Amino acid sequence: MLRLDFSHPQPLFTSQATRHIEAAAAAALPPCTLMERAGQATARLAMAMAPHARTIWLACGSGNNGGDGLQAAAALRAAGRHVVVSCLADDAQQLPPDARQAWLRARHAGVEFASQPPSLGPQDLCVDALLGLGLTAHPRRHPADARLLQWLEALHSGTTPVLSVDLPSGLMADTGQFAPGLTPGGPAIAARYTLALLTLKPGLFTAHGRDAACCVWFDDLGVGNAGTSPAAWLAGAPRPSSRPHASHKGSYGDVAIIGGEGVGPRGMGMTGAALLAASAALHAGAGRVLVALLDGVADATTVTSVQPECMPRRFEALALDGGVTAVAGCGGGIAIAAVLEPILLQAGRLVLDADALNAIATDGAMARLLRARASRTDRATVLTPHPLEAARLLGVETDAVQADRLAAASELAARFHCAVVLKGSGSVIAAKGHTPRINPTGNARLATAGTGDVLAGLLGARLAAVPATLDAAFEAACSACWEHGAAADHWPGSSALTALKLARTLTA
Ligand SMILES: NC(=O)C1=CN([C@@H]2O[C@H](COP(=O)(O)OP(=O)(O)OC[C@H]3O[C@@H](n4cnc5c(N)ncnc54)[C@H](O)[C@@H]3O)[C@@H](O)[C@H]2O)[C@@H](O)CC1
Ligand SMILES: Nc1ncnc2c1ncn2[C@@H]1O[C@H](COP(=O)(O)OP(=O)(O)O)[C@@H](O)[C@H]1O
Ligand SMILES: [K+]
Repeated sequence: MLRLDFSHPQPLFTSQATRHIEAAAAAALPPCTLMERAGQATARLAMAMAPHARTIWLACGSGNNGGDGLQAAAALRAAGRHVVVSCLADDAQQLPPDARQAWLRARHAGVEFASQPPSLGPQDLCVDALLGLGLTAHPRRHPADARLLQWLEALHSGTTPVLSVDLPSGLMADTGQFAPGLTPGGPAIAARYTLALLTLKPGLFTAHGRDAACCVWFDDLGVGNAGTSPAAWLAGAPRPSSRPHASHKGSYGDVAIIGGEGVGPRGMGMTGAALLAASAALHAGAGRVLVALLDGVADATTVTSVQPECMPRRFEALALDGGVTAVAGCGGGIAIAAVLEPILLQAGRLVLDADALNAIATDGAMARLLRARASRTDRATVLTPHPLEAARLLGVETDAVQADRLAAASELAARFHCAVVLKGSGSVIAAKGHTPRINPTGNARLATAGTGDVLAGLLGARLAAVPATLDAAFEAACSACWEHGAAADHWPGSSALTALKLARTLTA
């Protein structure tokens, strides 16, 4: 059993793949072995989480997730703990075979069964074994058992810590969305832990998964997953970069930031977005940072007063075909559309963010130019949409993107022949020929204006230092997401996280 610390990559398996792994393992083992191991692991972690618990309440469903809970109850009772089980199955006959054995075992161990949660305090522990991998969005038995909803609410809103078995009940393993009708009413109050069993599932790490699962532990139940392809990887820390002594600024590439519409055209200035990206690219180690503000009136001091190391340029003065890495769109407003064509045609390495993405979503000719870049061997492109921008590019609603973030990122990557970063909680990085990755770093302190521009600039710096290939662009995007999130994770609690400060903490 291990607690995930996000330093190493971890394979993530869908519910279907997990079922295959489970079936293959179960066929080679005596009956009930996996469930007994799951129960033992749950009991061990429960005792470590709440060593002083007077009572451990186990809410058990009527499937095998409930069976794991019942096995854990028997093991906890055998270890001398006071345990109370509430089970949605009224008798053993309502349970699948392994869970039926677990029920009998819990009964024989003298576990107390109660139809309502016992009285609990903050030092006690709840074990959530109501729903696991078998959760379906549209179950045959509908509406759900009223006790299920009641117990979910008790688990969610109480002050007692909760250990979820395999998955937080109600969360769908493949997507990190809650099943209809099972979305919690608000943020949980008490500490939460999740013990993933057999495999780690993508839904634990993206969309609502991070909030629902909180601190994730993993036990593979002694079963390997060799031979089964993961649906995604949880990204690991990038290798620390090293700069050869005999290097110079030309070794790290030029990054050109193109964006920052002025107040003039529409009364909505977004110069700051481009400056944030520029500052990020500079701090992240780009050799030189050029800034082309799409603001008819801005003069050089607009750039240099924020960051004197950056070089202001008129757009026409950028040698886009001269090996520069372009980061286009940050605060580009409608002005970016007018310069997008030469950017798409000429830039070797290219990051498209924000308004550049919106322009492509509404202009078929630009979308075609974007796709055509893939036919060149000296082109690498990364799109960095947030969910709304992704929805515009795909021509769907934002909810549809969020409903399956892995699928949405992969679809964008396939449609536009690019590497894609679908931002948000658990950013997904996708590119054709690569298993998608979910970025584990970052937190909600990043939910503030301008942090996406910082990511775009940082990514520009990473892209500028690698060959112009899709594979290198995918790895650069994974590294940039990891570093961006890690900077937020190491942020001092006493200091506000703002985008410019974030940019200035980045390092080469
Ligand atoms: N069979 C075994 O030996 C093992 C089982 N394991 C456990 O078994 C779990 C999977 O068990 P199951 O396949 O039985 O499934 P679950 O126990 O996760 O869920 C099935 C139950 O949930 C109900 N349900 C499904 N969707 C619902 C919804 N939307 N609203 C209300 N009720 C809903 C079903 O009616 C059924 O009673 C894993 O998550 C894991 O905890 C693992 O420990 C590995 C070993
Ligand atoms: N809750 C969160 N957890 C992790 N990362 C987050 C969270 N909220 C925002 N972020 C990250 O912050 C950045 C915000 O980008 P974006 O939405 O484009 O903002 P802006 O356009 O204002 O810069 C993205 O990298 C996103 O992944
Ligand atoms: K559960």
